[in-house]
Amino acid sequence: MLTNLRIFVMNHQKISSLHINNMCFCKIRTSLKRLKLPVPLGRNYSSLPGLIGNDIKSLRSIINPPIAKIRNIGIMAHIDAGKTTTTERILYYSGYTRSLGDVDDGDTVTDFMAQERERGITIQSAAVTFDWKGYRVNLIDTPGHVDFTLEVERCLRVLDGAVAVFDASAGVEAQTLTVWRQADKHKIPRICFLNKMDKTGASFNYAVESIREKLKAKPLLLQLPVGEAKTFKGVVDVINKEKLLWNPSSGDGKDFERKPLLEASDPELLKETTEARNALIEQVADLDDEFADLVLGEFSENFDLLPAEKLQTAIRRVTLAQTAVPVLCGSALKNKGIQPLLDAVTMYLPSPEECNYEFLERISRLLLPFADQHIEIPLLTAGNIALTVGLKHTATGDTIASSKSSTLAAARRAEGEGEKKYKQSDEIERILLAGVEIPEPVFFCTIEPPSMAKQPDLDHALKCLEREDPSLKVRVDPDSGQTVLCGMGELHIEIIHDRIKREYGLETYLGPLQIAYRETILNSVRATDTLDRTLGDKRHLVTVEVETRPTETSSAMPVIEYAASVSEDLLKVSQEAIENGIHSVCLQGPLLGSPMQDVAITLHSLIIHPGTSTTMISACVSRCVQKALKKANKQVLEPLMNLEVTVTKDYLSPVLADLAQRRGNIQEIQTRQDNKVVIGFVPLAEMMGYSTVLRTLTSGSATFALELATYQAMNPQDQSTLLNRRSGLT
Ligand SMILES: Nc1nc2c(ncn2[C@@H]2O[C@H](COP(=O)(O)OP(=O)(O)OP(=O)(O)O)[C@@H](O)[C@H]2O)c(=O)[nH]1
Repeated sequence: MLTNLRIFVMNHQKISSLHINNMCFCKIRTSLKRLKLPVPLGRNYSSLPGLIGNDIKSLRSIINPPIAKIRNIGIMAHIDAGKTTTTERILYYSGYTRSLGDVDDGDTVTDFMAQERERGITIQSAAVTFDWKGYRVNLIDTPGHVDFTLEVERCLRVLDGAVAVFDASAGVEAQTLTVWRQADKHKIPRICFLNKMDKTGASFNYAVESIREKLKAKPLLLQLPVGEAKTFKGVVDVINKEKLLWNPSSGDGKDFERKPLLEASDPELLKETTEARNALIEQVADLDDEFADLVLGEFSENFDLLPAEKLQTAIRRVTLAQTAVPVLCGSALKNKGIQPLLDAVTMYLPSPEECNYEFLERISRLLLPFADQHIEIPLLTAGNIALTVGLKHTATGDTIASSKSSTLAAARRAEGEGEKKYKQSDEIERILLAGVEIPEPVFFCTIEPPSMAKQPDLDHALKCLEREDPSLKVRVDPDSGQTVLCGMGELHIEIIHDRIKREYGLETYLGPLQIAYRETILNSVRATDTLDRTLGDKRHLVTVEVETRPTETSSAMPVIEYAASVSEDLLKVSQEAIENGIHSVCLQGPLLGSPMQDVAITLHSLIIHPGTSTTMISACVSRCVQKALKKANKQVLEPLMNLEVTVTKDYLSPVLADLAQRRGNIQEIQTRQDNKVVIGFVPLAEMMGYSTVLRTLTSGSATFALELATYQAMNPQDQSTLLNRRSGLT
């Protein structure tokens, strides 16, 4: 039997989460004796229904709901849109918590890392499991800050559906676009929730329009707001033509009343809702042939007669086909609109059996996640998300299978028994889950332990953190021997530093934060080199001639070519050594020791004395390429970032003046409600400490998002200043 386990590390306790997809009848067993009850920490948690007295039978029913009743969903959005607040409300209304947590008070369930509670932001994804009206929902709250994009992507791989949360006063923001693209890549059906309808400047129409324009999605308006901003009271259910109003005296939003819209009491709202319902029916009919036939046949004269269930079923089909997205609205903070959102999750998002997963594997220990608490479980069936521990060699993004042969067997089965049209490696490739795209780290800094004796502890901590977070890269500087951290941004590196202290008890010292530059060459240069060395009684003699030149199209890796004059027989034995030599020298350019890019290398001649070792061939090629690179005209490339700053009109001028000084190139200034959104490019080198400066310039009212656009040539003056600074001349 084979499992396809989708792994992602959930927290610092190095627990990996598995999504087990079982189309067979396989069960995963662990020792029932090890069953433990969850231990509530600080917050007021409801006990799991049926868990009293280690009742294994009821436990099985809790953890094994029918697969059609399971929803594995993620919550995704731009930073601060309200994902964590929405998740808190969901947990409260579903009965998982008995009190409402608040990000601003730092007592939410899903933001359980100390850094998350202190900063009020989500850094790691947290998983929680709860039940809603007979459905089992496994929910993952993902971070919104651009430094943690990878964390979002690795979650999306294990999800079957997602709720995209928007700030209704801002509509689609920079990071929403990024996560939306990621969800497109992983083909995840979505529902949009326009949150913060109570906020000044909230606009349902504006937010819907931005979904249409920026995400190029087709919004299906399942709700309309009753009031906006200060007057927001509740929502209208367009499908059932009902008004949902939250009782103002019920502080926690548990009580709300559902009333049919009547001509006598709500003539305007009824008219508006009827129009919205008719438009919705037409929209869905355009996207779904089966529904179009139904509508045109029986109900073409009067859409009012169309039963709600028929419309809901068709909306579900178009949502799963990802040809449109249902849109709902509310205010998580004011406890309005969450229960209908949960209904929509169960109604419109897919169950795991509606996604194409195939495999299963035996593992030793399973845990069900409840944010930072876990309960050990004896078995788990298809479609659930669980954790496992103790996988020593597994890193984030891996797919686990029980053995190579079972992987191959599964691939064959997937392809149809007996068909052998794929080579072995292709077959393995085909059953792997989509990999995570790891963004290039753009910042780096050295890190030192408090004493040399602690270096092994630091190495261990970094190794664990690196496995958990592939966007963190750790390397050793070959010249200084120092350990170097490479990360996605200032905040990312700060958090890693903090985690080393809190989780591994090590007080480390960070060097100044530096930019990850690249280097290239501007002209073509030839060089020859000979290495002649006798070791023991063996003579090693190699002579090579190489040409280095700039490539026409961008290429992160060196392009390696061989002249026709180089003997194929010689290449057979030495090609790997030659290419290793070239790759290693291109990792450290001659100007700053940064990686080279856009470089092509041609080997024009190669003479090897019989008995010469491949290490010597590699060393000679490296030295020769290095010689050529040194002779060439060289250029430093700096990371150029896409920048988006959202600022109120009053502060636009100081923000623009500041960006001009930072070599910013403004492309566009958009108007978004009362805000201006400045969109442009800026060299990363100019953005150190920008969050603090922006906060001061705008009295804390602006936000910004930064993302790597490309690497661009530095101008000669800036380049020479940088080189002088690096060589200690200034
Ligand atoms: N007015 C208003 N504020 C809200 C609402 N929901 C959340 N907020 C506030 O918005 C801020 C961000 O909320 P979070 O729930 O932390 O947002 P998030 O999307 O989880 O943020 P990250 O995890 O950092 O990406 C907090 O100050 C919340 O109190 C809402 O419905 N209305």
